[in-house]
Amino acid sequence: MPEIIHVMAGAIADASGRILVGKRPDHVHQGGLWEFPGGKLEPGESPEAGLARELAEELGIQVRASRPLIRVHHDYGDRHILLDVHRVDDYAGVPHGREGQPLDWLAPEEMDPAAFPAADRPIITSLRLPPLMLITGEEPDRPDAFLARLGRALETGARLVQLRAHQLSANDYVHLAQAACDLCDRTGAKLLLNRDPAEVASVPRHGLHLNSQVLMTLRERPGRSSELVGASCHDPVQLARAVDLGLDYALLSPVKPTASHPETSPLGWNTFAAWVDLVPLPVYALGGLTTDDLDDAFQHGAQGIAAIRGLWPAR
Ligand SMILES: Nc1nc2c([nH]c(=O)n2[C@H]2C[C@H](O)[C@@H](COP(=O)(O)OP(=O)(O)OP(=O)(O)O)O2)c(=O)[nH]1
Repeated sequence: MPEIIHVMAGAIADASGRILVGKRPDHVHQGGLWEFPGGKLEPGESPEAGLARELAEELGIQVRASRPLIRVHHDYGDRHILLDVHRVDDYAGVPHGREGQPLDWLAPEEMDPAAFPAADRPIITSLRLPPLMLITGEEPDRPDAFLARLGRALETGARLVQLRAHQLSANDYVHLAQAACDLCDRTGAKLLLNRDPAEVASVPRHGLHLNSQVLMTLRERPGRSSELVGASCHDPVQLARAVDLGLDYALLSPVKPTASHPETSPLGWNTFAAWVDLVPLPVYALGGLTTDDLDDAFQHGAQGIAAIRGLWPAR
């Protein structure tokens, strides 16, 4: 097993959500590419201390508040790195390139993955995804009441919605999805359709969500290359399949006991963290969680939480 080089990097956000990137010098590893500022952790140093030291050395800023964003293992052939990225939302000082490196502020949507090292792809996806995914788990017995409820969730900040309505006929699902996509477009939220990709081929959407059975039967990534595609996973084999298919994100469940699956034993946060660490993907924690669990989720390597009961507004 080659030595793993632990690299700390900061995703430093400004008030409008743009992220600071720096250009790596031409002569170093991955030279000439844009990076998230940071560098190697020193022996005996905690991740937070290493991040603070690197950002002070490279940018002249003092980190005040940060939290884990994503950990990416990547094998470059000549070296294996663990890129441990923390999101920095508060700092003192004005960032400037203390080593002469050019800097820029980019919205995550503007980042061209080809201009960054290969290890950075999941970081860019992670920056484009919000910390909460709303799953519309209760069956829409009355579409207008369901859409009004979705509208309230969007008004109160939902940014990513998975439309899950397995009891509906294909035709009713398509109609509901069209109306839901209109609502999401009005607030800039993204709509993921949890349905057989063939049934929703021409339905407007921002992505597809696959269940674990469909995930394990597919041989290639479905959908358009420009849309988000993710899957529900319950074990490391399914997570590995999501990576092999080139999906953008995964859900891993159940983290805690849930009323909907009382027979399934929960993973708990430590197993969740150990499994998530193996996959270079943003992974949402699911199962018995609410926004009160968000900090635990971040500390255990999650992109955030996905929830039905915990996020659907009251009727
Ligand atoms: N900081 C940073 N490093 C990255 C990113 N993506 C990526 O593959 N890397 C790789 C490139 C390098 O192999 C390694 C970072 O090492 P580095 O050379 O910048 O570390 P350092 O600042 O401690 O410098 P030194 O000790 O080598 O002088 O991580 C990224 O977004 N940010």
